Amino acid sequence: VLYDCFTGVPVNRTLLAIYEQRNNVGNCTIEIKPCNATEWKRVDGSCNNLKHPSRGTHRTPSYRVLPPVFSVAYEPRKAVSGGPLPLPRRLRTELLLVGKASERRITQLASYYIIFMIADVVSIHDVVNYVLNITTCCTPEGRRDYECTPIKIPVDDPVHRYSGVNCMNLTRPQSYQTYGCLDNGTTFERIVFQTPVFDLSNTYNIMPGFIDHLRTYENGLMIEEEEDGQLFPPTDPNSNLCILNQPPRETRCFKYQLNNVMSSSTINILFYRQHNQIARELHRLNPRWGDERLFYTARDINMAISVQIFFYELLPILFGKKNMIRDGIIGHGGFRDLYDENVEPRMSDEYIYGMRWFHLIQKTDLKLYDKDGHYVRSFPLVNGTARTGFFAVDNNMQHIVQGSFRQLGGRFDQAIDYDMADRVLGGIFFSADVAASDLKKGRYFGLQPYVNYKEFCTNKKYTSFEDLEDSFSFERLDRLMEMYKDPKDIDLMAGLWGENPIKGGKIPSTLYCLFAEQLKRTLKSDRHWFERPNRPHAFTEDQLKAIRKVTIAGVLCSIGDLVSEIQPHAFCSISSDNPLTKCSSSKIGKLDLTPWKDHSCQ
Ligand code: HEM
Repeated sequence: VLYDCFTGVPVNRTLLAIYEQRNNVGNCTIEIKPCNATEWKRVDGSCNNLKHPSRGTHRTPSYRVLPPVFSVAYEPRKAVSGGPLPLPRRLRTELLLVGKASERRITQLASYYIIFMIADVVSIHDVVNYVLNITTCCTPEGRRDYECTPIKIPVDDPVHRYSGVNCMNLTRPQSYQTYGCLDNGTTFERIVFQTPVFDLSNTYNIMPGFIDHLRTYENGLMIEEEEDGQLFPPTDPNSNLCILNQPPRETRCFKYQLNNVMSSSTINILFYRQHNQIARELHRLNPRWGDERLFYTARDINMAISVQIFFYELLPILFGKKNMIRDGIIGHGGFRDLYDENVEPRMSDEYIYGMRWFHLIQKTDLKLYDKDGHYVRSFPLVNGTARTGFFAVDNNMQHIVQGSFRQLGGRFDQAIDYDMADRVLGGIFFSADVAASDLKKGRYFGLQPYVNYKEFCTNKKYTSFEDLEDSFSFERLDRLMEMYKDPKDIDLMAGLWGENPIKGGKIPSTLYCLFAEQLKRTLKSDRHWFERPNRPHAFTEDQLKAIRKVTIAGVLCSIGDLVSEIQPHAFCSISSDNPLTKCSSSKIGKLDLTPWKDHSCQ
């Protein structure tokens, strides 16, 4: 059945004729084979919700915590005074400090994992658009292009008054309107080419039919390529995405989404390899299982591990474990079933957008270490985006993995690393400022002012700057008052940049609230959620226990490049409480697949 991606209902003849006329049937519709309530979680995300089979696939429209606000013609909202809001670049340079500081107890691996988990639910199409397709936004031609919305640099900019740069290339976020799936002049609706549930969308490539290019169809395995003794997902010789590759040595480029920010790609490669490791062990335990069963069981375990680590190991460090238990984001162990078929699987714009806040904690001077823990050299992370060839040369994959759990992460504060602030796209553009872009995009997404989200979270009204005194230090609030005339003007991201962290956690309280809203909805809306005892092919109690034991340290020991020792809590820094420990130790949470031994086979 052909479904309309936006409305989620089967396409009728009239609509189909319109799409055919516009030549965009492929963009606006998705073909779905009839659902079977007992089948595995499909790779393309369809049939997650049996009432609405296309919800959960790529191009499922996002959810909005608060309705969007725009000015006329869906242009960014104006200030309360009716004038324009302050320039994003001005806000970035005035509100954020620039520099480097380390977080004492958290490793770089934490930021690697967060970006890996956000890349599971949001695609990089907007970046690809302004990096590869429309690069002329700062030229006279670009000024006439509707798609362009470059970042203007004030003449007294602290950095660019010396460089002469007065503009940074940027395009509008793409929408259902961009692809002709909604008429122009209707409310902006962002399009996302990733499934809105945690399902390792990049590892298994969720685009229709794509998985066929990744599976061997033998013993549940995915295609791997060996280079210099290391295993990688297959390379695509025709891909033009890896523009930072340094030929002739760096030639690898994966198929689409796997070429991402270096930190996210690193974890993706590990989970790709982990699939095969699981499939091989399942095959050893159950030699009679066929390819299909081995593939889907290995994938199911792989997905469950990725989510278990995210929810139960990483997020408690950032959100505060007590907060998460109180709000029902995590349970106490054992099964949980919160599924509600009336809640559709969708990601909120606010969740995806809020994740950009983590740009502040991203340290960019990667410290590379060898397998024996010796420091090798430093590498600028921003020079590694979509530079997939880099992993396969000079033992770089090994050195990145080894460094990820040894190096301290960036501090959770109001400062941004200077490479993120002015050189985030490495050598692709002379200068690019991710935080200014974050601010600007919030306005194009139609996100409401910060205080409205705060009101949503606390049920209190915030009509004056004084009302915000409990949520900001005096200095941070003072900066906001310098930049904005009215609290209703404050952009969501600008508010988050300065807001005090939630008690017991490390992220701003309004951000916590928006994340909690999404994650609770995920628990209700994902029919295949790994903790459910009633989902198709649900884990047994022993299997779930085995999943719960796996930690990121265990994953790195199993499939990381020559990792032989690691601290048991690898998102936390090495210390006397958390010392480097041999991978063979029982303190390292590795996966034990014996609960999957199928005794009926004997
Ligand atoms: C914890 C680490 C990080 C997280 C959680 C994160 C999260 C995000 C999110 C959610 C987006 C928005 C995607 C979208 O809405 O389409 C984004 C955009 C972006 N990120 Fe990150 N990111 C992280 C680290 C990095 C790093 C290390 C780089 C560069 C090396 C980077 C560069 C970018 C760029 C260039 C954009 C696009 C900005 C735009 O077009 O508006 N990010 N990131």
